[in-house]
This record gives sequence, C-alpha cells and structure tokens, in this order.
Amino acid sequence: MPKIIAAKTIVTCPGRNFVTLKIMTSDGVYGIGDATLNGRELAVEAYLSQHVIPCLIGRDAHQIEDIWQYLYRGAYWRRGPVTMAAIAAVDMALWDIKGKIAGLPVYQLLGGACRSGVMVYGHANGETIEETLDNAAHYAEQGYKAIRLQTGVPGMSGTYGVSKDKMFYEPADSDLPKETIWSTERYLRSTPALFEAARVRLGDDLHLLHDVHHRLTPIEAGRLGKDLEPYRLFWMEDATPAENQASFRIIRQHTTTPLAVGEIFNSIWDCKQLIEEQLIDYIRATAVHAGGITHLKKLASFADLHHVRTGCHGATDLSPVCMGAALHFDLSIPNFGVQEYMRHTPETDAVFPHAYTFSDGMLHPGEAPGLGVDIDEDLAAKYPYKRAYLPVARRLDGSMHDW
Ligand SMILES: O=C(O)[C@@H](O)[C@@H](O)[C@H](O)[C@H](O)CO
Ligand SMILES: [Mg+2]
Repeated sequence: MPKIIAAKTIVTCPGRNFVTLKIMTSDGVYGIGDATLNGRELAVEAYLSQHVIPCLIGRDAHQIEDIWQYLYRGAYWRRGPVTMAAIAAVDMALWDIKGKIAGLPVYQLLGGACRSGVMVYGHANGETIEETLDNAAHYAEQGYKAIRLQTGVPGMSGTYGVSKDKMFYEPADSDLPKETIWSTERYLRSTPALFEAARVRLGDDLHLLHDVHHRLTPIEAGRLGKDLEPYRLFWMEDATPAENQASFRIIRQHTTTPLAVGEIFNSIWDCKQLIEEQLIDYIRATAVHAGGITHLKKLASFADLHHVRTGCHGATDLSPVCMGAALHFDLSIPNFGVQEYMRHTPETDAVFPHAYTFSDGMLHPGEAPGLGVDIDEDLAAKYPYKRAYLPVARRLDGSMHDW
C-alpha cells in the first residue's frame, strides 16, 4: 500500500495568497490539495499543520473515503470553513495520488467523461453599462458561451464585481478591510438596465449571469428576479444570504429567473432544504470549501435527484489545484451546469503548472495522471504570505451591510 510518510503545507503569494497541502507516500508518489480560505488563510494552514498532518502519517493513501470520515467525525467539531477546507485539501491530494498510481486522470476514476468539455463563464464588468458590454464583447470574441455581467452602481465606488483590471479580478487587495458604500435602491434601478442593454448589444445566444453577492433581502431579490425575466438569465447568484434556507421560498414564489447559491457553503447540510424543496437551480459549492471531491460527489448526486445542477465557484482565490479538481468533477457528473472561470495571473499559473486548457468557451482537465496540477516549490518560496482582506460594505446611514 502507498503509505503516507510525510505531509506539509506551502503558503505562497504570487499576487494573492494560496495555501497548498502536499502529501508524500512510501511509493515516492505525492499529491497536492488546495486549502485556500480567502482572508483567513493561516487558520487553515495551522489546522492542517498542527492538527491534521500528525493524524495522517502511516495511513494507507488509497483509503480516501475512510480518511475523509476519520477527519470529519474524528474532530468531533464538525463542518465550518476552516475544518472543511483542511479536509478538502487532504481529499484532493489523495485523489491526485490515486490517479498518479493508476496512471489515469482523476475524471476516469470518478466514472469517466460525461461530456467533451466543461462550459465556463467569464466575468465581464465595468464602471458603466457601456464599458461592461465592451468587456463582454471581448469575452464573446474569445469564444466564451457564458458571461457574467457586473456593472458599477452610479454614485458608489468599490461595488462588488467591478475591477480595475478587466481580465483579473482581485478584491482582497488591502491589509485591512476596505470600507465601501451600498444603496439597494440604486442597485435595483441600475441592474435591469444593464441586462436590457446587454440583450440588445450581445443578442440572444449568449448565456448571461449575474451575482447579487448576498446583498438583497428575499423580497427585494424576488423583485429583481422578476425585473430580469425578460432578459432570460442563466442564473441570478447569491440573491440573499442563505443561512436561513427557507427564505429562498419567498424568492421562488416571485420569479422564474433561475437561482444559484452556495459558494460559501461547506457541506451538504448547508443546502439540504434548498435542494430538497427545489428552491434553487444551481449549487455552487466547490471542492476546496466543501470537503473536497469526495463530499462534492455526494452533494451532486443528491442535487441530481432534485433537478439541481452544479455551478462550481471558481474565483481567483481558489487555486489552480482546486480548479483542476473541479474540472475532473465537472466532466464526470451527469448534472453539471457550468463552471466559473476567473483567470489566474501569469505569476500564479507559473507557480502552479497545469494540464487544463481553455478552448472555444470550454475548459478540459487534460489527460495527465492525477489532478494534472503541480506546484513549483522554489518559485512559490519567492512569494511570501501577505495579509490581505476582502472589502466590507456600509449602507448610506453607516450601518453594516453584506459586501
Ligand atoms: O462569484 C464569485 O466568484 C464570487 O462571489 C467571488 O468573487 C467571491 O467574492 C470571492 O471568492 C470571495 O473570496
Ligand atoms: Mg459569487
């Protein structure tokens, strides 16, 4: 058996912070997993190095499910982003090892390909509607079939989703949380105008998406969904905070705009009611924050029973290791919907050489054994950790709001 003989964490900041777990086996084969939790990176690093790695040594690296159960049940304290990101990193690394030993890409171990490629969506944005649509046209020229549109809200700078650099979006760019302002009324006025103009300019064939980023109440979200119906969105994302899953019933009662949620979910328990009651159309949980490929597989199978498809989170704060894992998963499940693809910078891509490729609006994980993603440790060491936080938002009267 390939025995786990050592494991270590690698923290690097090639423009943004990433935490990677590397597991070494007695066969000389190693695997890697993503453990990045944006803005709280060192908590996961400590959880792994202080509490998880000592429990891994000597175990059979092939026993992926058993090790998952051992870490999940064994901690006694279940779930939560730190715990689940740490378990996810172990899980990804073990799938990587199994694939390398079998000489097969991970998607083959998951049941083989269900499709020829993974449709992805890119992020078009701008301060104005015109700038956003120019950017969207640029994505369409590159072959994207699905595009997310976010535009500045008049009179409010620092709105979520609007970036200075049009190809790379990095909101965690400040060593203390930056304060931004928010007005629901202005946002609800400007967003339908963006999509009205988008259909005129971009036509009917592109899939258009939008991220509300948890900033509306359920009834406000119901109204926005209704206002957006004429423009036939692929989805409206994170319409309202989802701790109270039943609140999605209110949105559902008011609109046929498809709903996506779940990038901050850590387990199937965060979306059990949402899925069971068919209150959503797409579940956005992803490998790194929801317990790895093993847990995501269960979640997707449960979702499939309820006509819910997947739409894995794929922002830049999820490393190329997570992107690799997501692509193997996406290719192999029947109820795949779409994959988010926010490109990493060339510096990040150099630290994480990978086999996945983009062509004609689709990503493919490639045929390399395992996850097909590696880490260049010498290069990683040149970019030390830099504290960075996401912004926060306040309403016009100064009270806190979701960013
Ligand atoms: O849909 C998305 O990609 C997001 O909502 C992210 O940009 C999110 O803000 C970041 O992942 C936070 O770390
Ligand atoms: Mg989002």
